[in-house]
Amino acid sequence: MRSDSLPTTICQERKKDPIEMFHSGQLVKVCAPMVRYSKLAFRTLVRKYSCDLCYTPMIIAADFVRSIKARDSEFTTNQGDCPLIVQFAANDARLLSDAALLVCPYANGIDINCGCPQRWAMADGYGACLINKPELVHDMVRQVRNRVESPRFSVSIKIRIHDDLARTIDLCRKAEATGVSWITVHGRTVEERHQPVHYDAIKMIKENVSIPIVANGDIRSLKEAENVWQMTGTDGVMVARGLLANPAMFAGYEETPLKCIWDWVDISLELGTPFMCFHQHLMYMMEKITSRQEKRVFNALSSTSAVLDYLTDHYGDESLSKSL
Ligand SMILES: Cc1cc2nc3c(=O)[nH]c(=O)nc-3n(C[C@H](O)[C@H](O)[C@H](O)COP(=O)(O)O)c2cc1C
Repeated sequence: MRSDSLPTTICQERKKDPIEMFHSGQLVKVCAPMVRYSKLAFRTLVRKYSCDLCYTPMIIAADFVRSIKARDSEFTTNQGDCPLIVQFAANDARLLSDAALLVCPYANGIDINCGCPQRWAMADGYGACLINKPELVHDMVRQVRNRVESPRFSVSIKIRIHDDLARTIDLCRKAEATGVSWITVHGRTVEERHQPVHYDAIKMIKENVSIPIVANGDIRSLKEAENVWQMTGTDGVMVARGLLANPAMFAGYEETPLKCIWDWVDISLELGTPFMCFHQHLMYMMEKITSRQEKRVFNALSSTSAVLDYLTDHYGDESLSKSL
């Protein structure tokens, strides 16, 4: 677990309590947990562009507790990285609460992944299979609550919906009674991949609980975020792929501005981002603004210096673009 400055001090920003944010009546804009992508450098970038709350990628709680190596590679943070939620994949209350104790000085809360539909996760008892195990979710939330002293430390869940929405509503009511701080709903069933998001189901869930609900799925612009927020009556929206394509989305940009691309370069170089991650994010961000031919060249680049040369040649001097 690397913490790039102030490892033991709870940062000032952490006073920005996500629970208070959700009760403010304002749209809370959330960057989703994304394996490989929602790491410190990317979180730093989206925060610069009006993102209110960030999640780490999903971390397997058992590995995190067992191995220092896993902790060092899976979780890096710094003083400006807040408010922050650490998402865990877990199927055991004791292990999850051990993991929560390890991260609680550095984060505002933890989230339990109850939505990952991948076969390996479900086979190990993680992810979306938890929407069918409300008692296990209850035990995990209770143990974290009992062992982490701070009442402000949030425990949230991120779910998919059932075919039978009554079951999802039942799950959410039980989670609320257990002390879950808020629930993020990806409005698709476990089987659904590209089908339209069931925003009506998210609205129905919101109408049946009192805790904050965050709507997730297929939101690609600030305008869409505001529409979904209003349509569902929820307290916030969470975005994954829309932010990969355009990290400045929450600030109202329709396409990734050049400034954001150069900000990514600065931030990732400063924080020491591995080349693969640095390059992959740029490929996502430049998807819409490059031709097929340009993509072929850009995607084949294999060093940071080659990428920097390419960007300078095609998008001008960094200092010039910063003034745009
Ligand atoms: C690259 C990638 C990685 C993801 N990793 C996670 C994860 O670690 N935990 C999780 O709960 N969901 C994960 N998801 C799902 C997203 O958080 C989100 O629920 C889903 O993509 C729908 O939102 P979107 O339409 O805004 O992309 C991931 C999605 C993508 C595209």
